[in-house]
Amino acid sequence: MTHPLRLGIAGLGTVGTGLVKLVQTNAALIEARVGRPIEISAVSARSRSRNRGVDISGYAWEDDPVALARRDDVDVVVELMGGENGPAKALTEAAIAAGKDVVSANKALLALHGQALAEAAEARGVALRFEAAVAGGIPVIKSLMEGLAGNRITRIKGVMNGTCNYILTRMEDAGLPYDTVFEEANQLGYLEADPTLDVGGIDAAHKLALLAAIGFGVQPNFDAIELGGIEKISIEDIRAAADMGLRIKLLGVAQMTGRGLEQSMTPCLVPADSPLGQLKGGTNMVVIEGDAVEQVVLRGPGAGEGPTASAVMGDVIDIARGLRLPVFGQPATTLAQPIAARATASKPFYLRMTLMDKPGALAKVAEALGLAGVSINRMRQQGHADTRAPVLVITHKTTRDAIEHAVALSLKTGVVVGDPVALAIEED
Ligand SMILES: NC(=O)c1ccc[n+]([C@@H]2O[C@H](COP(=O)([O-])OP(=O)(O)OC[C@H]3O[C@@H](n4cnc5c(N)ncnc54)[C@H](O)[C@@H]3O)[C@@H](O)[C@H]2O)c1
Ligand SMILES: N[C@@H](CCO)C(=O)O
Ligand code: NA
Repeated sequence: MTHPLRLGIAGLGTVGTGLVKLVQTNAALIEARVGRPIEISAVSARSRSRNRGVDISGYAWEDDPVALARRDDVDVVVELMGGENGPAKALTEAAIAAGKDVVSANKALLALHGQALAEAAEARGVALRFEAAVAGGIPVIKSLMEGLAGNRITRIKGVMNGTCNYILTRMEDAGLPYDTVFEEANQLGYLEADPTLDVGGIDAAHKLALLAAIGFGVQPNFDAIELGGIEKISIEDIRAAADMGLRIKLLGVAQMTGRGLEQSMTPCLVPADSPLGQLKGGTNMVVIEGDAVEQVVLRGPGAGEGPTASAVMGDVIDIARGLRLPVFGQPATTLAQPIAARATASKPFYLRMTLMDKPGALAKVAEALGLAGVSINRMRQQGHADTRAPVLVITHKTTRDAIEHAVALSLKTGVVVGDPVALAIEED
């Protein structure tokens, strides 16, 4: 019999348990496809005795996950613990140093330490694969790195956090305020242990940093991403967007501009009838544009036991088949430094402000926008019963820098109440 590929799995939570199930359930068909068996030698997690609904009694147990890297009966270390530092980083580094291939689902670790880890893995000649880390079950990394490798990528955009998409679509469908739906998502167990990772856009920005590295040949750099969360989105914003045939999405965009590659993960308005606008619930979507292929739209589950295990297994199978690729698609030492976050791409913006209802208030805000060089396309003051007047502005194409300047000048007029909301409109 051909020698098996032996896995050491660190982390037996949602993804780890899913992987164990997949290895057990599809063993025969995977062996038929790969030409050799894929087996689990050893596992590690916080609790050995927890009932996970899978039999792990046939695998060696390690209390210390880093010990998996030292085991002679482990060929591939699969890191499914999570966390940007701590044992996940120690294990990944130890596995690379020990000459073992690594498969990871850990977007935080890779977005923050991916460059150093990639250089170490390539110097040591081992694989470091992470399909599960970006858009879960969607084979987006494989698409970019292999199927689309002949293209000059011009833009990548997408919805990469299912929890935010669930919250935004549920607010619209049920007409519920943000706080109520946030609590629902919490009850349903959708939120990360630190919910800011989801609603602050951080988790999605980690994913975008990884895709941008592969698509545009830059070092993964979370700090180069202009970041905004969905916490300030109100049901009024969602209704106003719907009135204009638009929907609000936490949208990642990485695109070439005159200044270089600009990366943003912010709530944006997209046409309601576009593929991104139609995306409901916890599903993810990534739209990739290249000079030859034009546009590819990938849609699927971004999280969950089965979908994430599917992605991990795809990486393991590539390793079993002997496929060797640079971690980010080209040698890590040749990746360029990304430019600092500062969005200069020109787009129309949606601006919502609440003004004190007194003579001249609207004129003062209009003047502030003018002073910042922001041209108004449409402006609407909504009907209101009290002394505060909600005002919606749609601008002609401008930059986020100009919009932020306009908001700062508007705040100085003394007629604006509360925090304005400014969202880019991604028209195409
Ligand atoms: N859950 C998903 O749908 C999903 C999707 C994509 C990526 N991911 C990523 O996959 C990884 C795992 O996610 P999960 O949802 O399975 O997490 P989880 O919390 O369900 O499971 C984590 C597992 O790791 C173990 N673990 C954590 N810290 C440990 C430590 N210090 N020492 C030993 N064991 C430790 C825990 O005991 C547990 O078995 C994370 O990086 C996550 O971001 C998850
Ligand atoms: N919290 C993430 C999990 C998958 O990475 C999400 O909601 O998409
Ligand atoms: Na994926």
